[in-house]
Amino acid sequence: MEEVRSSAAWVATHSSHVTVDSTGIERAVEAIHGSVPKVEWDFEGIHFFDNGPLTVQYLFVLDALNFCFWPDKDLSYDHLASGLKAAIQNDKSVFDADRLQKYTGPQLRELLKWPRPLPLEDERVRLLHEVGLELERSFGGKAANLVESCGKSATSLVALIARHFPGFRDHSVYKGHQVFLYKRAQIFVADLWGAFKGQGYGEFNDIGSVTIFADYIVPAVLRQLGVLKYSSSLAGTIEANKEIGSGTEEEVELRACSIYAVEKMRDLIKIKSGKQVLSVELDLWLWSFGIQSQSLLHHRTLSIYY
Ligand SMILES: Nc1nc2c(c(CN[C@H]3C=C[C@H](O)[C@@H]3O)cn2[C@@H]2O[C@H](COP(=O)(O)O)[C@@H](O)[C@H]2O)c(=O)[nH]1
Repeated sequence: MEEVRSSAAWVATHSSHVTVDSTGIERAVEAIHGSVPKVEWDFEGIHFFDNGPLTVQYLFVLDALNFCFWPDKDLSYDHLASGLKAAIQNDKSVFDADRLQKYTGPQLRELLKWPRPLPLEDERVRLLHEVGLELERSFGGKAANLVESCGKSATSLVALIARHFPGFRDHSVYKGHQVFLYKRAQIFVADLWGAFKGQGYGEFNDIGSVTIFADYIVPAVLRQLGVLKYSSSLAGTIEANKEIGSGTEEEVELRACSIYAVEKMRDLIKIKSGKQVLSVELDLWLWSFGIQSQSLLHHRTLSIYY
């Protein structure tokens, strides 16, 4: 994850459309009195949890599909998490590796009880097949084996996922530099850590190395807090609900500057209060704040990564 941190910092210092505002960071940290409001993992009660390997399989499938809900204005992450939860409660073998390789778009819709095609449905199906095939080929069909092979290291788990599953290779090239964002791979680590409360499959000795998960909600929250500032052309594009192309400077800056800004918030909290907070905790607080806000305007990029 050092690559995520350092490449995000590179973008933030060469950025043309997004600025990380140090006064905004100071204000945001002052507003929370130097500590992060605690948000429980699964604060919405929408996830499957049985304290065993089936939960790991559920979370890996969930995070393989955890992207781009906004093109359907009625769809959100909650539908995905609770739809997959109902599916596994109904049929324990629904996410077996051999079955993952065979789902069609209409079957996935049926599983999620969603009445019309999902956004980027073909990609979602392709990614399910990829997960099923590679789990079967290299991990005995079980995401739990993937996790167990990482010796409680979040960094190793993210690297292993990126090596085996091309759909999780969330990188971009920005002004000639390769930038690593790894949103879905890192959120899988955070979901394990949150669900298993840092024990068993959720125990990672280096959880502090995980950054925030650069999606389309957190940048919008950081902007509301005054931590990110946008150029007038970027602000205009977002306010007009116009799409921003995947891999464009604007898109990479929105995501990378969010990662960098939260790392700066974390540093400032440490200086002000002596507390070592985790980016995972900051992320959950920012994200939960964002999804509860009615007026949040977020950027729109068709992407399989977030
Ligand atoms: N940074 C960050 N982004 C996150 C999450 C989660 C869900 N994690 C949950 C798991 C257990 C806890 O209960 C967590 O809350 C989803 N997303 C992203 O948000 C967007 C969906 O937005 P909307 O269309 O409004 O549903 C989309 O890009 C999705 O990938 C997170 O935690 N952090």
